[in-house]
Amino acid sequence: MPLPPGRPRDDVPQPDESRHPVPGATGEAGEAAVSVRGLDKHFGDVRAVHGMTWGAHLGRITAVLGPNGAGKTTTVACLEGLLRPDAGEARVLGVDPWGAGPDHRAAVGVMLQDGGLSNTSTPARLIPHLARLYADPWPLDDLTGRLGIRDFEHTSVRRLSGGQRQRVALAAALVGRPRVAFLDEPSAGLDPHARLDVWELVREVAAAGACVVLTTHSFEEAERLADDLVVVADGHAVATGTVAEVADGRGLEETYFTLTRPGAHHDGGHR
Ligand SMILES: Nc1ncnc2c1ncn2[C@@H]1O[C@H](COP(=O)(O)OP(=O)(O)OP(=O)(O)O)[C@@H](O)[C@H]1O
Repeated sequence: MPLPPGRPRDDVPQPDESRHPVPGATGEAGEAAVSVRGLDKHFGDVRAVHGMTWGAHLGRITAVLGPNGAGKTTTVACLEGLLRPDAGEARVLGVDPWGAGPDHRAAVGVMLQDGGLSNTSTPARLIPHLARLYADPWPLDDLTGRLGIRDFEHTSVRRLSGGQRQRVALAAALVGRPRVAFLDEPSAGLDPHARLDVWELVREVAAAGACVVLTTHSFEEAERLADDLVVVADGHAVATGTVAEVADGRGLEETYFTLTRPGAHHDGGHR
């Protein structure tokens, strides 16, 4: 069953949707549904993010790739409003996510790496509870059926396998049919069937007009799922564009290793 068409929300600023399809995440911050520009974030002496600039668009899937510790999660946390940048700008649907109000948050779906789910709850209690927070949630039977959650819906989150927990976390992120979805490694640890189910769902969410931003370490996921890529190293974007633009005729894997190898010279910006 296809994703029920998203209802335009008049409670949050609507960016220009006439940009679909767009040539890629070009970092044209003013035109993107999600953007960071010159973002800096330190944790004590650790410079996690430095001069991060890229954009992502409605109706498209943008994959953020980069080595461990490159600054992906920190950047996305700034976009989710969970961290306050030290400098630079983060914008989601035209709004600064830090301190944004409930209307904005209702339009943004978040899937965190550790799930962020209540351990004592069960999927059968948790997902309907979350659905009640939204005016126009995804029909629950469809969502839980598509993600195979019904098979374990009465098991407490604590006892779920890693892959089962991932699926519940994804359902929690998507149940409000967000305009923007941030998915942190959505298919990590999933078996091949579950991964295909997740990819199909994520494609439908974008096809219905949402902006999907996901982090991944999988070249296969980036190439098969994403429209646009952001390659991050040492706290900033070292390449942005469509998958074909970033791969640049050499294959994504080779380009990635060239761009992100330790000690590679990064000039702090875009292709
Ligand atoms: N709360 C924190 N306190 C201290 N350092 C942090 C904190 N969060 C992140 N860092 C550091 O910031 C840097 C960037 O981390 P981040 O989690 O953004 O990387 P990442 O690209 O998401 O990595 P991974 O692929 O491993 O998830 C790392 O050096 C990390 O140790």
